[in-house]
Amino acid sequence: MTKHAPQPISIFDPQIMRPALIESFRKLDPRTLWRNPVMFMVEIASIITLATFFMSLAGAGEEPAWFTGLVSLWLWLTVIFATFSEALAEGRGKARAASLRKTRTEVMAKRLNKPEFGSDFTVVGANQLCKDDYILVEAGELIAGDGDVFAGAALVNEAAVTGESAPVVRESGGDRSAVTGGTKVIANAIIVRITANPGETFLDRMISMIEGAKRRKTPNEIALEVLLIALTAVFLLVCANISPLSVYSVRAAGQGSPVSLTVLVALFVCLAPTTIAALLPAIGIAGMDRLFQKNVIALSGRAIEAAGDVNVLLLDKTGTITLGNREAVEFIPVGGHTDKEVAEAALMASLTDETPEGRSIVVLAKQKYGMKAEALAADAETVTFSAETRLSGLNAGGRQYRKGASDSTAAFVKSLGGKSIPGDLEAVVDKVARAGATPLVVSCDAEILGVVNLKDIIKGGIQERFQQLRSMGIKTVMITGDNPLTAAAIAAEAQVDDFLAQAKPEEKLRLIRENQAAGYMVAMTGDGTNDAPALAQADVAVAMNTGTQPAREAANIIDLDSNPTKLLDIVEVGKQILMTRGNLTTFSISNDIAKYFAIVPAMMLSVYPQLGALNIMGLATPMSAILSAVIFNAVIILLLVPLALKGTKFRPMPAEKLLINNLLIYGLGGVIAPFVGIKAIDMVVGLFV
Ligand SMILES: Nc1ncnc2c1ncn2[C@@H]1O[C@H](COP(=O)(O)OP(=O)(O)OP(=O)(O)O)[C@@H](O)[C@H]1O
Ligand SMILES: [K+]
Ligand SMILES: [Mg+2]
Repeated sequence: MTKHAPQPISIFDPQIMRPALIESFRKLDPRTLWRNPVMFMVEIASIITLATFFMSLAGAGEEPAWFTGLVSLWLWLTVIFATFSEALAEGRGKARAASLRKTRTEVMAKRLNKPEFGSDFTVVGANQLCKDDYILVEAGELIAGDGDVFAGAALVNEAAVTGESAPVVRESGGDRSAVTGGTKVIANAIIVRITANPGETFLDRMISMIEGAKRRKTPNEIALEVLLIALTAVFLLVCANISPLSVYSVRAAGQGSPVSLTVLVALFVCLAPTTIAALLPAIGIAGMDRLFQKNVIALSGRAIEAAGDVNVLLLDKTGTITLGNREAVEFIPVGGHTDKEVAEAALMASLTDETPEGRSIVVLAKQKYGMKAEALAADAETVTFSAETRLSGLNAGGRQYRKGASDSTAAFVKSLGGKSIPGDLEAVVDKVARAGATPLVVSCDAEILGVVNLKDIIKGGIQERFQQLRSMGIKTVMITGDNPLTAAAIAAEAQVDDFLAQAKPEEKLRLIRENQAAGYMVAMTGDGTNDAPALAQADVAVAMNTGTQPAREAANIIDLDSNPTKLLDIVEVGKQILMTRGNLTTFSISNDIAKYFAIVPAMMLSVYPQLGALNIMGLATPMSAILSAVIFNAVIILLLVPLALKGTKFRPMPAEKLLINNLLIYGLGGVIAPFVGIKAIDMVVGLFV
């Protein structure tokens, strides 16, 4: 596979840094900042201290102007570090979205006046194309919008969207019929039925997702935010009560001065969970960005986080576990018929079959026996393949030609009054199936003639990846419409944990519902239209980019590389996001202990000199202590930005062990770090204060 994809730009690249810096000031606008309530409160605190600073300049402050001014400055920096981390997380995505936009230059389209007539068209701009328009795209032309190939087959270069430079086949019928606007036809011509209105195309969705324009908070994020708001409210109440309490204490003790507004505000900001609140948006955005680097487009943040908790992964067989170009390789006669008879009937049954399987039968009949597709009789009637019937064919010249899954064809033949099923059929079907290939049984009228052997190949290196999933505690289940023997053979070769054969779309759906009802988080990877209902139901729905339009629409994650084991990376990023968030919350909250020791004695020292005993850090002066705590509170955000963006390193290990490790590092670290940090800052600040 040619490796490609978004070239990694470092987040510390000036190309990302500079716009992020500007953006971080723009994000100070209260109309957007209120979405992060804790940081919004810090902004209000900054405004209050700034106003107090101006009042003290005019000689009306409780504290010296320089002190209030410095506190205000560092509170502003606290907010700016928060908006900066978010802007930085968005930076790479924005740069990439801009380059995607560039590829989406104004494309012209040949809109057909009637879908059947490829020569009768009007040239229009891509933005005039609507759903259900038909367009003709010839070699060398860009496809103007998302759609399905309605007729023909072509080689398409999708590099503009996927970064993959090797061209892919896109053809009508089957699971490889979807085309993406902005990609280029390099050989042959196709007629495309447009499936997306302007502004709603895959490229549009991709750009808006990458830019974060449509990013919604995930349920996990909201839950954490509710906790943070509750904590903040408690601290707000505590601080508000300190003021009357201190006035009372001063009166009772007969000495000292009450706590000033500046100090109260400083205390509030230091105790509020600002570290996690500041970095919370960046953690989620950066996670999506890391996935995008792996060529995965997540259309919802919720899906990625759900991936962090996945227990069961369901995979479709053809096109997901196997390469998906099932090809006819052999005609095998049964019941005393000849292979030529089988080939003839199979050819007839495939003449108007638009699926890759059908086309490959026509090709094989031609290669092997030089058979040609003859002009169809006027009364010819196509029986199109469906996942429900598992049968396709043609009624022509008074005869009914069929091919399909063995039980389906057998049932059809019986319904026509067919005598008996040839005795050797079962053995032939079994032999083909046991080799992991798909047997299609061919019939003409009420008689079964033989079997077509459809071969498919398992994607390389898939076994080790399933092994990794297993070690992460994720069960893999293959679901296929194919017969149980073929399914068993492929399942054994690919080493999935379990499989479900002869599954119709509603059975795929049911399996997911059952697993969900049992309390499992279910991921599904698929590519076919018949996978779409199941994809829509799954918690994590990954569609192959090579898949059909309905599959891509039902999914919430799209893998541009169409690699079913990409789920491993998605799970990893999901776990990283959840862990990073948890770790920074632990850190943020355990930080408070040191801040109590820094601020509380400093605040009340003038009233109760014995509180000096609490100054275990030996901070220089009360003002230096308060300033140092405020500075540490701001600087720690900046220091943790790299961790928030890169995510906690993920190592597969048992959940309890992981939890203990993290508690030790971030809990204990969170208690100790500020003692050291505040003391160090105080040693410098104390020189001046
Ligand atoms: N063009 C066709 N004409 C007739 N029968 C077909 C055709 N294509 C497939 N079949 C039969 O229908 C069955 C189910 O179709 P298909 O394999 O597409 O289902 P699926 O659920 O998508 O499974 P998979 O996991 O393999 O993609 C096949 O196993 C085969 O027996
Ligand atoms: K804080
Ligand atoms: Mg399929």
